[in-house]
Amino acid sequence: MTKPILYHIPVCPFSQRVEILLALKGLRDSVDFRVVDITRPRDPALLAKTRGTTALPVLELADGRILKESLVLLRYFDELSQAMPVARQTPYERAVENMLIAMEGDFTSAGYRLVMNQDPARREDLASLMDGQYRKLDDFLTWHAPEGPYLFERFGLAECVFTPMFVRFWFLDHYEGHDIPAGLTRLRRWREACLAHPAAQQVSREEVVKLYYDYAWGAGNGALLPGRRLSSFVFEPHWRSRPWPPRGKLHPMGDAELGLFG
Ligand SMILES: COc1ccc(C(=O)/C=[SH]/C[C@H](NC(=O)CC[C@H](N)C(=O)O)C(=O)NCC(=O)O)cc1OC
Repeated sequence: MTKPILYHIPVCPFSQRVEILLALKGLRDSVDFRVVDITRPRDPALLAKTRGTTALPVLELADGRILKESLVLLRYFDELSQAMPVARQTPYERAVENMLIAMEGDFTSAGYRLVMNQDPARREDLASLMDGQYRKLDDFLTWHAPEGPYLFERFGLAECVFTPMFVRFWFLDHYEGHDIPAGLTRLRRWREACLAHPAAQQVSREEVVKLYYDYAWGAGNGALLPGRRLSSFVFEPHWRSRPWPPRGKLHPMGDAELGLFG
C-alpha cells in the first residue's frame, strides 16, 4: 500500500511535532518522509501541489490530496488511528489542552525574535517579552496541573506542540545567554519532562546550535548572510563535521570558520 508522503525539513520544529506524534502512536514507519532542502529553489512540482505556498511540513496522501499546517497534521494523524489517542478525549480536558496550545504562537514568535535580533538596544525589551511568555506558561501549568510534570497524566498533544520549541530555544541559551527566569519551577519541570521523553529525541542541542547559527545573525529559513556562500541550514557539510560556534553574538563567522566548505 502506498504510504502518505510528508515533505519536511529535518530540523524544522513544525516537522518535528509530527514526528513526535507519529512516534507516540507507533506510526513513524507508515509515513514516507521526503527531505526538502530550503536553501535551494523549491521543486516546481511540489510548489504546484501546495498551490504556491512554501511552508513545510506538507502531507501528500496516497491519492494525491494535500494537507498543510503542523497543528492540522497532528490532529489528522491522531484521528486517523484511534489507537493510543494523543489528544485529550473529554470536552473539558480538550479545552484546557487547546488553551495551552493557543499560547504557542506568541511563545514561538518571542523566542525567534529574540534570537534573530540584531539591535543591542532592543535586546532587553525582547528578553523581557520572552520572560513574560515563560511566566504565562508557568502560571497556566501551576493553575491546571500543579503537580505535573505534564499537563495531564501523560505526554500529550500540548507537549507535541511545545517540545520542538523547547528544543529550538537551546539557541537562546547559546546565542543570547537567555533561559527560563528563576523561580518558574513548574515550567522548568514541564520542559525537562518534555525534552527527556523518548518520542522527542529527533534533534540534538548540537544540531540546533550549529544549524540555527544564521538565525542568530538575523537570517532565517535558509537565507544567506552577506559574504557567505552557504547557509548554516545546509545539509552538507554535515553539522557533526562542523565546529561548535562560540556562544553569544560577538562577531559574525565566515563559511570557513563555520566548517561550511562548499
Ligand atoms: C517567528 O519566526 C519563525 C518561527 C519559526 C521558524 C521556523 O522554525 C521555520 S521552520 C520551516 C518553515 N515552516 C513553517 O514555518 C511552518 C509553519 C506552519 N504554520 C506549520 O505549523 O506547519 C518553512 O517551511 N520555511 C521554508 C519556507 O517557508 O519556504 C522560522 C521563523 O522565522 C524565520
